[in-house]
Amino acid sequence: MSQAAAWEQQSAAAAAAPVLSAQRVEKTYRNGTHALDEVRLDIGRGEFVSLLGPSGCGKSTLLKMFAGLEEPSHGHIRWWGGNLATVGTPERTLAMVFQEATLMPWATVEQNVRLPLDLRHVPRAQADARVAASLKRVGLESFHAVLPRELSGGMQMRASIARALATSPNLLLMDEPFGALDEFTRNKLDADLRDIWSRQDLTVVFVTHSIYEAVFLSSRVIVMAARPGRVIADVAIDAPGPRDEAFRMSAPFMQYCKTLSDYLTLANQQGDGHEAQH
Ligand SMILES: Nc1ncnc2c1ncn2[C@@H]1O[C@H](COP(=O)(O)OP(=O)(O)OP(=O)(O)O)[C@@H](O)[C@H]1O
Repeated sequence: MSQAAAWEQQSAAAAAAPVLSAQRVEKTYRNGTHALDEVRLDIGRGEFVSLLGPSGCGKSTLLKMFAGLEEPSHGHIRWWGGNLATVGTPERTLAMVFQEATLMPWATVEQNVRLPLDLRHVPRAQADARVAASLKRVGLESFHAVLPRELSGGMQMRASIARALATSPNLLLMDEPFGALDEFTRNKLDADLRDIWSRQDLTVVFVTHSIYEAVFLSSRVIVMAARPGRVIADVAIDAPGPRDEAFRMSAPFMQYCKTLSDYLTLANQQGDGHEAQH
């Protein structure tokens, strides 16, 4: 086989591979906490997957592994079919958004959003265009020159999302980004995030405690139980219409919430059971 044919075969295989794959992943922290047990999960291109579960079930641990910030004790994580070293090319870029906006307090919104591009030495004109487009996408274009402390919590989180989007990620990992916001702001940001996701080639993994948020946003919800953390349900949210206020009031929405609520009850019972054995 020629070199070109081999490359073609390799890239076709990568395109077919899941964006993320957790293969029998276990995590035991140094203090002995068994945070995850045999997690198997494939996430395909373009999915919006939420990780839902009680406190301590390992959602953040799994997300950190997906970001390459933690290593499994056993098992493997695969990104587009490869290891972490293969991440970072233009087609395989990941970005993470944390619960705190983590903005530099002394820098303007624009400077904050520009930071990851400066770190990657993106040429000035290209960076200007990307920063402007990202700020526009989150509705902060007229706030580019202000400092983070002049923004509300919701707007700070928008800036944090703009900073992630500026890197043109193919995979966006979000750890309960709207958990600290009031319900109205959270609903608005959820709707905007869903809109951003639907307009581009983006795979999202989103950690949340909220059943309502998970159903509103996701194409698929993974329910986890604690002690040790594991997947107990994988629920497709098959609601093809627009995700808007009417959807929040609809019968299918309520039905999905009920289904997830039942699984969460099970997750809590199983977690308590495990804890009782210790
Ligand atoms: N660095 C660490 N060292 C030791 N134990 C840890 C560490 N990070 C997390 N843990 C423990 O691992 C378990 C899973 O934690 P993790 O934060 O992943 O859960 P979570 O589902 O995201 O929780 P929450 O919803 O409360 O954020 C918990 O028991 C937690 O105390």
